[in-house]
Amino acid sequence: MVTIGIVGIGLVGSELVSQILKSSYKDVFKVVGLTTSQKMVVSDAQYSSLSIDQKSDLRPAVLASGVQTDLAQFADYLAKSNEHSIIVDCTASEEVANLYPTWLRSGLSVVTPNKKAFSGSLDLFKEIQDLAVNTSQTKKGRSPLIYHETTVGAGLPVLSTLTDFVRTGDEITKIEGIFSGTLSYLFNNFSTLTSTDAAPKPFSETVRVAKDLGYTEPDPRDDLNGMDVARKVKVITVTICGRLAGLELDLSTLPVENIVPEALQSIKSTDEFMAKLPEYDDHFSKLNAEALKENQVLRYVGMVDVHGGQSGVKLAKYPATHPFASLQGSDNIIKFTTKYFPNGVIIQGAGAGAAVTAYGIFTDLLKIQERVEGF
Ligand SMILES: NC(=O)C1=CN([C@@H]2O[C@H](COP(=O)(O)OP(=O)(O)OC[C@H]3O[C@@H](n4cnc5c(N)ncnc54)[C@H](OP(=O)(O)O)[C@@H]3O)[C@@H](O)[C@H]2O)C=CC1
Ligand SMILES: N[C@@H](CC=O)C(=O)O
Ligand code: NA
Repeated sequence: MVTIGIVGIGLVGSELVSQILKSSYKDVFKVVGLTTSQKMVVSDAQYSSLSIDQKSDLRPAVLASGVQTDLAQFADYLAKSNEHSIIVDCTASEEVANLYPTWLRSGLSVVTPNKKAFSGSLDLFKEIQDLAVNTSQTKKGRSPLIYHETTVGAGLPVLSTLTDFVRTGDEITKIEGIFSGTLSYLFNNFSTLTSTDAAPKPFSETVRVAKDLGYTEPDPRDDLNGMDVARKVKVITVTICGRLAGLELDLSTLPVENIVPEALQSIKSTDEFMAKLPEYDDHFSKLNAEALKENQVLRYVGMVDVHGGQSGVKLAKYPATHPFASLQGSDNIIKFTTKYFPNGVIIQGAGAGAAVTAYGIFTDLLKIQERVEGF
């Protein structure tokens, strides 16, 4: 058995609890602690599973019965379990990400969809990686582990594939694709070559739907300004750099195209941004019309150029024959070009949303449980 504490029970964290409780692993993964940013609950001294009513929302229940969130106390409680313990960070917080070294040092494994620890300084990534490999053995006779598959392409097996290329000595030259579920959904619906009688919905309305479907970051500007894709490009890059001696790619100058209209970039509240976005629908329709005139569609893409200097994220135009042009829904598409696969390996599928993200976190939990318990 493995004990689990979840920091952040918004869309993804709540869905994860629901998937665990509905699965055949509900007695293997004991959920013993939950937090919002304000309140937390932990179980008893015997680390029994929390009793969770699956019919009601988790967040209000924790807010009603919890005590003030104290992440040091939360981690301490988990670390004292006799079973191997995993802390799952389901926030988007940098402050929380900075705690991973402390958590790993106390023997806790970490699983997270939060990109912040892997898209900032390479030093933090290397410290985390080093701790996960070298920390002295803990419960069940092994070091703490860290998995973050869902930081790129949600549940799609992007980082596990990348790690396999690197570990086997294959040489990656380029990784390119559509890495944002939100931007994929927006442009797949807004910029299409298939003839429809109806004009596409206004851009702002499509952003609203993507937000309601749970694809966007808490503030959709984190998607539209290119930062979410830039973070994914950085996660991929540090994952390669962290594993290949001597490769240090400079990420400080990564070109990032921000498509948030300038006047809306510094507005403080997300609600105000959403309310003002319709004023810029004509601007996006014009961009779309320009692409259509050339028989092309708009797609927001990211590129990791391992040995050259072409890494970056931008809005680009593609003809109908290009695989990026025929993407559906919120699908991501990621193409790896390597020495062994010169024509590329393509991974494609839903890359955002609570269900697929929680699924990916669940697969990371299973990997840790298998490594810790040996089956
Ligand atoms: N949605 C998606 O499709 C995908 C999301 N992700 C990533 O998953 C993560 C979670 O996303 P999502 O569930 O949509 O986000 P939400 O905003 O729905 O939930 C975030 C949760 O984190 C809590 N939280 C925030 N800061 C802290 C803190 N300092 N201490 C403790 N708790 C905190 C919030 O508390 P409170 O309830 O009090 O606000 C909330 O419960 C993000 O990093 C996102 O990038 C990754 C892949 C896909
Ligand atoms: N906002 C992100 C969520 C996953 O990382 C996206 O749209 O891809
Ligand atoms: Na993934």
